[in-house]
Amino acid sequence: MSRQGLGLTYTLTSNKGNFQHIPPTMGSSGQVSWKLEDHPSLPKGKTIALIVLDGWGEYEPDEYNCIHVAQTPTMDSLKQGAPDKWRLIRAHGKAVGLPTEDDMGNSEVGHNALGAGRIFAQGAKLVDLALASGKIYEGEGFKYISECFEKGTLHLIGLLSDGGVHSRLDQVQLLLKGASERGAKRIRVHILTDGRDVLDGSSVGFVETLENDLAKLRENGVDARIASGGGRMYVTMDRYENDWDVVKRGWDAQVLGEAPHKFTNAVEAVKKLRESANDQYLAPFVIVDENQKAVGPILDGDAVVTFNFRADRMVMLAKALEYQDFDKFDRVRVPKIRYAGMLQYDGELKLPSQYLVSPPEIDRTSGEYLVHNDVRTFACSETVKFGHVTFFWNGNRSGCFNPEMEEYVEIPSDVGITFNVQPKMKALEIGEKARDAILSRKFDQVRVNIPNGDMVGHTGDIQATVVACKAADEAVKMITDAIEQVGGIYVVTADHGNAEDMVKRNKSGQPLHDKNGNLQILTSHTCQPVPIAIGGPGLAAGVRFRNDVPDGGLANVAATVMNLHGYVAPSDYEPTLIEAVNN
Ligand SMILES: O=C(O)[C@H](O)COP(=O)(O)O
Ligand SMILES: [Mn+2]
Ligand SMILES: [Mn+2]
Repeated sequence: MSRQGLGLTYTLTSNKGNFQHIPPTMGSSGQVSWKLEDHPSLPKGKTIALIVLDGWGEYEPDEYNCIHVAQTPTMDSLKQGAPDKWRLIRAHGKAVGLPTEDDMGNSEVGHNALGAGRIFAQGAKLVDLALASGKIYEGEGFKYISECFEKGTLHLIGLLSDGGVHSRLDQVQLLLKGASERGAKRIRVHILTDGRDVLDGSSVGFVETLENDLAKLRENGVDARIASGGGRMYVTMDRYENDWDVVKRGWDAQVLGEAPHKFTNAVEAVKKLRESANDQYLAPFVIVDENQKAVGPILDGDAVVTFNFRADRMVMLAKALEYQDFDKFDRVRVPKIRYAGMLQYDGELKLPSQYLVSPPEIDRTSGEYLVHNDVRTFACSETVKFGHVTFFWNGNRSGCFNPEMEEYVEIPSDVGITFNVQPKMKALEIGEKARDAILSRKFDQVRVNIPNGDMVGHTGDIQATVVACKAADEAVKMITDAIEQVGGIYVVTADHGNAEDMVKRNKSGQPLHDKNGNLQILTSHTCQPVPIAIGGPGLAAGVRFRNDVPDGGLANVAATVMNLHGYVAPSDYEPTLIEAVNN
């Protein structure tokens, strides 16, 4: 459901502007009319570089602000050079469709908003509503899995934290309660520890909380236990097919009941395995009974729910669970199960086919409009962020809209490393590919995601994150230089904060220490706003940021970019951030 209003009703307060309200895009037949209206003054045919710096927010300068500490001359000059062509926009909370203003932004909701130009209630919110109303138990998906409750086991697999990026513990708690009240007699939970969207070390507490809940269920006659676990980055939650071994490790523990580490208690398991890895990278383990037998492998006749609402890091497991033809790794045993996702993760692949809550219907994205309006697009990132500028950008839809108008290029990411050891990642290669695409003049829009600030920021390694930010800045320079050469326009922005603040703080902004006096490193995203800068020789004289959209957020970027391509955005898009004044 999109937030209507701003896009439909806004009127321009500056009488110098050139923007006008246009009617909704539905024709009388109810069909979408894809043709965009020409912009009254801005020209078509300019090459636009659209650069998303992943995890690049704006925060006060101090030693934990890696963007501030790093040498970032290109981004600095964008900020200092042209005050009416640089501003901040909102990238967290309700501005990107999350339940509350305390919810930090993330790549899925950020790129959805950037690409779709409107704010959709996101998975986190939709699951909250479905649980609160009880509708989650009335849908097809729950009915489908509940057929197994009489004879089989209900398995819940997902990320165990209150990070709110991929999943939320309180939703899992409600689901456990709801399913057991509706007949689930035997429940096994397969946990993935976090430490990335929440503080490292917090997993112990989340597992204790879950164990308490499961103990209460047992008191009520439900045989409920944790069955397996592992760290999210090492077990199960890979994305964009970067490393299938990650998913295989999870499969072995969750489905086959096999793992290198066996414990009788999950809290002990996490505490012990933390001696050699952090929460994100815990080795896989299974919980065994007194005879060393796994307590919860997935068997014929069982039901499985993956309880993450976010798509990217569940798609690979969903394929392994659902596809009959599957050759990414040897599954050894493929149980006959009833599987449902918390949401449907891929709208194009219809994966998984059963789900508990309908995903947001992110339709009429800017990418789809642009292919209908002669705008040729090139999109590129390295594997770990490739789906961000394609799949998320296009409303969680895999594939192109029109391969003749679009080219998507993926640069293979390094596999099996934490990115603090390679903080430059593939920034240079992304910059080169974008540069070549711009200079080829074959594309009107060259869109990239530069991952460094985010991927290295998540490791919590401050020095490496400084190197990462410098590399990202160099990639921006490479791209804006190419834009200079072809007389084009650049739009540089970010999807949410991360590298600009690497420490947990109290309410007055002071860094916090744990009980041993160690600084509490923030591996997660932040709630800070992100910059957006426009410029380049192709930017028409008199184009500048309006000052009447003070609350502008990521969803306002799509209309802005459509204007720069020479079009007026559909009337229900969030308003453009720019105006063109006659000098
Ligand atoms: O999946 C991840 O890596 C983190 O949970 C969130 O990071 P992203 O939203 O930037 O991908
Ligand atoms: Mn991101
Ligand atoms: Mn991130």
